[in-house]
Amino acid sequence: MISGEELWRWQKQAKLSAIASEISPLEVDWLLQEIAGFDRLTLRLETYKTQTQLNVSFSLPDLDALWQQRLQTRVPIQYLAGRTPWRKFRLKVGPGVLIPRPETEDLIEIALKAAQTPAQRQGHWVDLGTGSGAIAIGLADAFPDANIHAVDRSSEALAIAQENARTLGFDRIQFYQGSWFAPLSALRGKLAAVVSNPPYIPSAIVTQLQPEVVNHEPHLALDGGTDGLDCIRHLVVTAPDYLCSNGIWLIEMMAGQADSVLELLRDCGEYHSMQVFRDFTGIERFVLAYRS
Ligand SMILES: C[S@@+](CC[C@H](N)C(=O)[O-])C[C@H]1O[C@@H](n2cnc3c(N)ncnc32)[C@H](O)[C@@H]1O
Repeated sequence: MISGEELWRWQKQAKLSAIASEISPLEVDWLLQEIAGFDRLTLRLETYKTQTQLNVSFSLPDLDALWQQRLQTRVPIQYLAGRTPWRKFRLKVGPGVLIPRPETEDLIEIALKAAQTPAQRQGHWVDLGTGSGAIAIGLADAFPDANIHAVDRSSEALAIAQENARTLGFDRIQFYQGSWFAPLSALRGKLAAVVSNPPYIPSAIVTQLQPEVVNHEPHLALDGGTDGLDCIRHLVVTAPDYLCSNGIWLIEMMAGQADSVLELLRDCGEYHSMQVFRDFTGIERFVLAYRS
């Protein structure tokens, strides 16, 4: 049993240790929200402090052991909490699946603007490299009449994506394990849209990323080969076989890759109306094109 006072003391101490380790002290509150089920107001007003006995299912040593993992081995807070917010959803995450990033949320807004006809809004959409299922779930929410398909090579990621879809009530998303379009042969020439946030970081840069990423997130989700463009190159040349005429091709990429991606699309000769979009930090992050 933990008293409010004991937890309050732990919270203060944990915040000091966060600052000393150059971690945001807000992560302590995030952990408490997820693990103890506290809401933000309770944490801000510290109303739990006066309770002699808290109704929580963990012990202080358990909580502290979790926090020590954050400090000592730089496990991302999202993995410790087991969930991350993404658009209006709370998605399950864990080792084996990329933590969906806030900038990726914009893909759904771009998709909404890109889908101009009823056929596009009601057609077959595919999220290639679905990870936690974030994009597929976002698309299913944005296009209630569309058929949504989601592919990933990783069975671990796929299991989490399927759980997220089920928990959030998107049972209509169909999941496939395999490499990019390989499991989608039945949809050849029929896709209204292909959306993907593929691995796009050059191999040499992956090893230099912050420890939270390089030591804990799956390299299958990050490593885009020597120039970072291996997967995007593949998606450019294979998508025309699967997209219907005027089908949408929409991907996320890394800062500095826009010119190369546009060149790949032009060289392919199967696309029109290419457009680059910036993310909320001003970085060129997304490319949209339509199949000719
Ligand atoms: C950058 S992550 C994106 C995950 C998720 N869509 C998101 O935005 O958070 C790339 C995803 O592509 C998957 N992936 C890598 N290679 C793949 C392949 N050949 N075929 C299918 N999926 C692949 C990884 O397992 C990972 O889940």
